[in-house]
Amino acid sequence: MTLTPPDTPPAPAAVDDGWRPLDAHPVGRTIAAFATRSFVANDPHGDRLRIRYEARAAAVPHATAAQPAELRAEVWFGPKAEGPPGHAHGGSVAAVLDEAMGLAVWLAHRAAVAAHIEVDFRNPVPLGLTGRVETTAGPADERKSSVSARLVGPDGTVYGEATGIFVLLGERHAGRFRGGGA
Ligand SMILES: CCCCCCCCCCCC(=O)SCCNC(=O)CCNC(=O)[C@H](O)C(C)(C)COP(=O)(O)OP(=O)(O)OC[C@H]1O[C@@H](n2cnc3c(N)ncnc32)[C@H](O)[C@@H]1OP(=O)(O)O
Repeated sequence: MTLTPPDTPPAPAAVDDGWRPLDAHPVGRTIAAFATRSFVANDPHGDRLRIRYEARAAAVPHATAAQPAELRAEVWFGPKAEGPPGHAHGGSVAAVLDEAMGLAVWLAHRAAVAAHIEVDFRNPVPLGLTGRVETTAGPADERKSSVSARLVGPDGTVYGEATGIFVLLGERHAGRFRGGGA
């Protein structure tokens, strides 16, 4: 017995859009190692924020890294991310967007830190939301890159939008952003 009528067209093959877990990318693997300490990503099973990053080869011609990639993420805002009753704290939304922008610059160019960010909170984020974070790294000069990110719900609602200037780390920063903690 078959459950498929003979005139049913075959299901379309799944489209591989190139997105892979962050640690499947050579640079992403290095970055993912920071996840155990990152303010945003350090508790993947916790009640505050859970985030899963993905990368794919970049289409952008301005990328300067050896294997430039784009970054996106899926993020869950848990009960301990609360700000206004029943909704996520703005700092949690800003932190998610900040980290995603930093990682986007890192993958498109090289390691960088935020010098300036702006965040627009477009809609309150209900606790329990699983949204996606989209990022777009801009072109870099020798010292910095522009970048943007947004948080979008499953129904297309835009919850937050951010832009940033990230300073690319170089020799002049040697030692400033290494180690610490632990
Ligand atoms: C999986 C989990 C992973 C986990 C891994 C997570 C990694 C991602 C982390 C997320 C991102 C962060 O939150 S990072 C943490 C927050 N950020 C920080 O702590 C940075 C603190 N600030 C600093 O240390 C410094 O101010 C720097 C490094 C940002 C810049 O100092 P500098 O290196 O001396 O650079 P400077 O000459 O001043 O500026 C370089 C160029 O940038 C421009 N510039 C500098 N500051 C600004 C500014 N506020 N707004 C606009 N533009 C600016 C300058 O005009 C100049 O442009 P031109 O003249 O060349 O045109």
